[in-house]
Amino acid sequence: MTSVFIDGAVGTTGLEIRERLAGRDDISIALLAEGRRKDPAARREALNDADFVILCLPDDAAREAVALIDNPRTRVIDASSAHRVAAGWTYGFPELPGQAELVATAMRVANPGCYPTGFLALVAPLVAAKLLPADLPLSVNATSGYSGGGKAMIAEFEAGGTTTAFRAYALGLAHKHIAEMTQHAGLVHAPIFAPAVANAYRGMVVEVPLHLHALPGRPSLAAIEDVLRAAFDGSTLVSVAAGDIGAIDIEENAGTDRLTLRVCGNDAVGHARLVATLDNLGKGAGGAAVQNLNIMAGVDPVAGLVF
Ligand SMILES: NC(=O)C1=CN([C@@H]2O[C@H](COP(=O)(O)OP(=O)(O)OC[C@H]3O[C@@H](n4cnc5c(N)ncnc54)[C@H](OP(=O)(O)O)[C@@H]3O)[C@@H](O)[C@H]2O)C=CC1
Ligand SMILES: CC(=O)N[C@@H](CCC(=O)OP(=O)(O)O)C(=O)O
Repeated sequence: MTSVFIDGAVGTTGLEIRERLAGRDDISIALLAEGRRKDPAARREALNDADFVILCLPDDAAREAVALIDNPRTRVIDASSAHRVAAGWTYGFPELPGQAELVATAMRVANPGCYPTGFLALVAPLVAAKLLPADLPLSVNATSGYSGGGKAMIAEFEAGGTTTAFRAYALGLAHKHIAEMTQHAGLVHAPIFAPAVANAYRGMVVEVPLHLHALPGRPSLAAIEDVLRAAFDGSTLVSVAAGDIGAIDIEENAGTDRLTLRVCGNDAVGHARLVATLDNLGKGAGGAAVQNLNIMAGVDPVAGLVF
């Protein structure tokens, strides 16, 4: 039996992870009672008792949790953005080349951000295959369900704090996900990241527009799609669907741990739209954490996941 302590277990991501682990007979979940869940002494004890801890906390609390671990045995999966480009941490995106092997033996795994999960799946294989030069200036436009902002944003949207249908944000172009997108895609320049939140609970569309004329060899849509298909061949959670589709809904993969990629566009005009859909709480957070836990524990990588 593998013991797993979830720090932040009553938050949005924590609850999603608990749902995915419920009923597993290979895992015992440790939780702190309501009155003790923010008590550093109680957390220290729980963090050091467990085989695995999953941090579903704001960044500062995640850093604090890691500092409270004083044994060499407890393995950590951090869902926050505290350690995604930090030395000594493995980036928990097992579908990227070589990452599954690294995750399997890692002591410290940083779960990818929800937006970077879509962006990296679309872009990293194309940079690796040199279809996109590493120094290409890229943009990423994305829309998330409001659960992406955790309990505070859920309350804002559900308790009447806002009635907006769509809100563009991070207009200062310094969103915390930019560093991991740049680093893990192997890009020289940070992409312009234009996120938005929609009045839908969960789900996400992440899009990267491309001018095909600006690329070496002026690749076709089919050539780009071929590279993505080869990169995710055999993957259970990540798939490439046909791009000749009229519209894509934010709900496409809501409630699942799937990530769907499409190469849409117009070959004659020379414009492409690379589009990813996922659930910010699925492959974007809780699903990815459970997938990484499975890989680290050496069990079926997709046990407990919805696909
Ligand atoms: N929501 C999403 O789609 C995604 C979230 N993430 C990341 O996952 C992490 C958790 O996010 P999310 O679940 O949305 O956030 P929530 O705000 O919904 O939950 C965070 C939880 O952490 C608790 N908490 C805060 N400080 C402490 C502390 N010092 N000790 C113990 N518990 C503490 C909060 O307590 P209280 O209930 O009292 O507020 C809350 O229950 C964040 O880093 C987020 O960026 C990553 C990918 C996607
Ligand atoms: C809609 C919304 O506000 N989304 C969050 C991202 C949620 C997420 O991915 O959390 P991490 O930062 O831990 O990756 C944001 O843009 O900050």
